[in-house]
Amino acid sequence: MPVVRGWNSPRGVAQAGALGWILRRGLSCLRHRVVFKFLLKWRGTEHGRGDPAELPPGPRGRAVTSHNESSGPRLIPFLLIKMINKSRGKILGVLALFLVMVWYSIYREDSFYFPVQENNKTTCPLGEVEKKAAQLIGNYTRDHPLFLQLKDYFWAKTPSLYELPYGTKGSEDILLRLLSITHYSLPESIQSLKCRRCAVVGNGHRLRNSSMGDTIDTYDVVIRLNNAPVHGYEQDVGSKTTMRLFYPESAHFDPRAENNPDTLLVLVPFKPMDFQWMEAILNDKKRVRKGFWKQPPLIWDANPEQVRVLNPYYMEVTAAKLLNLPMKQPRKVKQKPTTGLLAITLALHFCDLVHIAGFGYPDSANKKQTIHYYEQITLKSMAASEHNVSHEAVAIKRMLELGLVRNLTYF
Ligand SMILES: CC(=O)N[C@H]1[C@H]([C@H](O)[C@H](O)CO)O[C@](OP(=O)(O)OC[C@H]2O[C@@H](n3ccc(N)nc3=O)[C@H](O)[C@@H]2O)(C(=O)O)C[C@@H]1O
Ligand SMILES: CO[C@@H]1[C@H](O)[C@@H](O)[C@H](O[C@H]2[C@H](O)[C@@H](NC(C)=O)[C@H](OCc3ccccc3)O[C@@H]2CO)O[C@@H]1CO
Repeated sequence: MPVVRGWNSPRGVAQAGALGWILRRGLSCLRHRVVFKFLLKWRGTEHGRGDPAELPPGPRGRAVTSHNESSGPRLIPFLLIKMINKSRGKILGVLALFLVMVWYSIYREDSFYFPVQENNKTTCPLGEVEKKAAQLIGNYTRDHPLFLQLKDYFWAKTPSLYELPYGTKGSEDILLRLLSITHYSLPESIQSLKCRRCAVVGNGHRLRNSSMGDTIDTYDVVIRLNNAPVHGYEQDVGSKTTMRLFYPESAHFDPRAENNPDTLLVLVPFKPMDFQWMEAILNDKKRVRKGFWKQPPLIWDANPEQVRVLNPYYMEVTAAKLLNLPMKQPRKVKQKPTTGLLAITLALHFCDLVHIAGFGYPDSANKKQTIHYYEQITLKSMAASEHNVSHEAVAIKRMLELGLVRNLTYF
């Protein structure tokens, strides 16, 4: 089905809303003018001369500027008119700025200022994601499997070019053990979809009190991240989870309570120890505690059939193509993509429509703003995280500008 454009489109509706707002403000200004005219008349008939500029001088020839018995009633309309006259320039300025924003939004066809309110069930822009992603991602292809498969490690094959997190070089043995108990397929219910409409839900504070839950649940594929809870937050974030991306240190969620029975639990590997942890959990072997930057869960009640291992190819694309990071970085200045940007990249490789929600960090000067919708921590907690969130914001804005992804919350 074609994508709806113009004033019937979600953006059009939002823009019409914005223009409606401007008109309402304009009318309200006009109403005020009528009221002032009335006040002027009232002054002229009952309380003296018509023009407030001709207010009688106060005692000793000064214009009356304070309330007193005789000047008070006349002074109120006078001051009001003066105030409006004074700030008329400012009001016009704000209106002009707003009109420019609306025009820019129409011109760029983006959703910076107005989040989409699309009935995503009625539109499927088939082929658009591929076309636009190819403009942003060099050598863009949908040929790479989403998840690692045993067959790629069972027989000696050309080894991966990179070590984790961008490849599997050096991790072949542990992968043989892990992949023999996990699966690699996408569920048939997603595989068979004529149109894959995906929502990537970031963990950002913007989701709090957003009432986006029902909207998020309308997507065919909902991707969530780390230990972000659903239980108790359904109204704002929905309850459907098709995939949850996580690593051992972020696996502090109850796999059964926070997910659906068929949710894919997608391990994002950063280091060989991440494979060790997953294999030990699934085979119920002795857990290894060392080698993690935070203690991962020791008990993790998940069904191995739900577990997948993300192909590090998507981490490579995110780092190299979207953030221009070198694949081999000096030990001291390590930088890596956030799981959210990785999830968007992944979606761009298998979805026909990608909408995002809950993305966007506060300004670095904003020390008090909490960053998550579910807990009270600030940007300070990310000091050692090896992410460059402003760099990522530029990448996401480029996607929004291109219309490659749409935003359900403000960015
Ligand atoms: C202390 C720390 O290491 N924090 C990292 C946490 C932490 O490890 C987990 O929450 C587990 O507890 O994980 C990260 O991310 P985190 O789990 O906070 O959030 C998931 C993704 O949502 C997007 N996000 C989040 C908050 C916000 N205000 N704006 C956003 O855009 C980001 O894209 C983010 O990736 C991570 O994995 O990327 C990145 C964070 O740096
Ligand atoms: C997507 O990255 C995940 C998360 O967002 C990051 O914050 C986290 O960064 C940790 C980083 O991976 C650790 N580096 C190594 C090599 O393990 C770093 O280690 C410092 C450290 C070491 C020992 C004890 C405490 C801290 O710690 C970073 C977090 O502060 O990586 C996540 C993916 O694993």
